[in-house]
Amino acid sequence: MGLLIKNGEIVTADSRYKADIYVEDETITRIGRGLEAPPGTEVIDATGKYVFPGFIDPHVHIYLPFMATFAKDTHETGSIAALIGGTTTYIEMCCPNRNDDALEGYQLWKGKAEGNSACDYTFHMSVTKFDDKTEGELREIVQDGITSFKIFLSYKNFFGVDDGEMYQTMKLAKELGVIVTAHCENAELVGRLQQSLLAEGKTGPEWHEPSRPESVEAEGTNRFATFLEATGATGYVVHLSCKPALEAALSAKARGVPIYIESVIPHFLLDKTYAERGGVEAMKYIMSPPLRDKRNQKALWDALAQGFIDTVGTDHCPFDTAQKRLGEGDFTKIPNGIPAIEDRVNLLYTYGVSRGHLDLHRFVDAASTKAAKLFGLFPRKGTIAVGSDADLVVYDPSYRGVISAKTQHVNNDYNGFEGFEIDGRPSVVTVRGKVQVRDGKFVGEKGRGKLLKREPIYF
Ligand SMILES: NC(=O)NCCC(=O)O
Ligand SMILES: [Zn+2]
Ligand SMILES: [Zn+2]
Repeated sequence: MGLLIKNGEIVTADSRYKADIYVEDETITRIGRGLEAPPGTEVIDATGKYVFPGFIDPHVHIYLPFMATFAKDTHETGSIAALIGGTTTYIEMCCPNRNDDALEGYQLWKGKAEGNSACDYTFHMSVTKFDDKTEGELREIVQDGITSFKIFLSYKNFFGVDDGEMYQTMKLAKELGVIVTAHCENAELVGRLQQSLLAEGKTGPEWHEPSRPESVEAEGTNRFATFLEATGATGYVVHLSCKPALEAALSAKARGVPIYIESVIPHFLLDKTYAERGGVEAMKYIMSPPLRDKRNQKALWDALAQGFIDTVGTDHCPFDTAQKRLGEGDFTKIPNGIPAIEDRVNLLYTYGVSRGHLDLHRFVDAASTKAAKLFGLFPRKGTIAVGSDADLVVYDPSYRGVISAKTQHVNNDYNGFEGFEIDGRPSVVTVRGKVQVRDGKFVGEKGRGKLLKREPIYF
């Protein structure tokens, strides 16, 4: 049975017009005015609504063993939350521990997601060590359609790589047409600063930010860019949080280094005072890089509006309040991360487009199209065109609501954006032609999501 979305205003990264969209099976087959459909076609009236391409979250954690515990979502809960918020594809960080085998790790993550995700997905493959065996396994993983790597310059004892391993990872990535994504903080400095703060009796969550100052992130970003320059690899800085790191990335870009920038929704809307509230209320807001001084938010919004920040992700990483309490009396033990997969699109639309910081097309680009282009999914994903997957978000800009943990679908007992107003939400969300969400409710097929195999890109 076909699907016809009528009378909506189609908005992509570079176009805006009123037209109907006809979908056969999983694919958009016609776009035009006054389309007729055969009997039996499911018709959705999108009058007064936008129709966006399905949104892509380029940075999430679903299965994540980390800091003596596990992130709370399953692929079922995380993907349903994603879909309710308009995200139809997510890219999960596959993060085996430094001591674990890359291929076993990949198979473990793949097995966890398979048959359980309600939306489509792929992985960034973390390279947590580099030796001959790992290199062979990485080649196999790339053959399987995973064409982006992830490296951590921080988290020394979990996932972190040293400079030699970063260099080798980039050389391999360059050869294979793989983009290298990176968490950029100087691990040595973070470790030293943490130890000296603890030695001074500074143990509360408010000391997390001072243990990872802006300069430490700027150094990591600059070093990452310098290694890209030396190896010729293409890179993508994840969750960039502050002006000095932005300047480091943009100055590399200005001298021709192929480097792209992601920032995540918490850093646009929350500042470090949230992590200074004391006790578990503060622990909820511990993530890395940390929430920053408010003045950085303007720098991020400006850079996003101008296209210097390429994408907006979430770094979705739900730990509940009991898990956050693992760091009582020692801020270095608070599991890092905050959930946002459900709220990213509505928050970016509300505080970007609706409240005047962001053009509608840049919004679509940053929340969908650019990630599709950078990670080998375009034009299958990230746009509305004949031949593209029918991942569509019929978006109601007249909806008004308030975010609350009481109504969320993410598997967590708090929401870091509790009380934030929302000026719009998806009223219908489809994944490859199937309606998965209607008016904030999941109405679809739980295991519909597919692993997206990607081709290498030689940038
Ligand atoms: N960001 C964060 O605090 N937690 C998740 C792991 C990471 O992406 O760094
Ligand atoms: Zn990170
Ligand atoms: Zn992350």
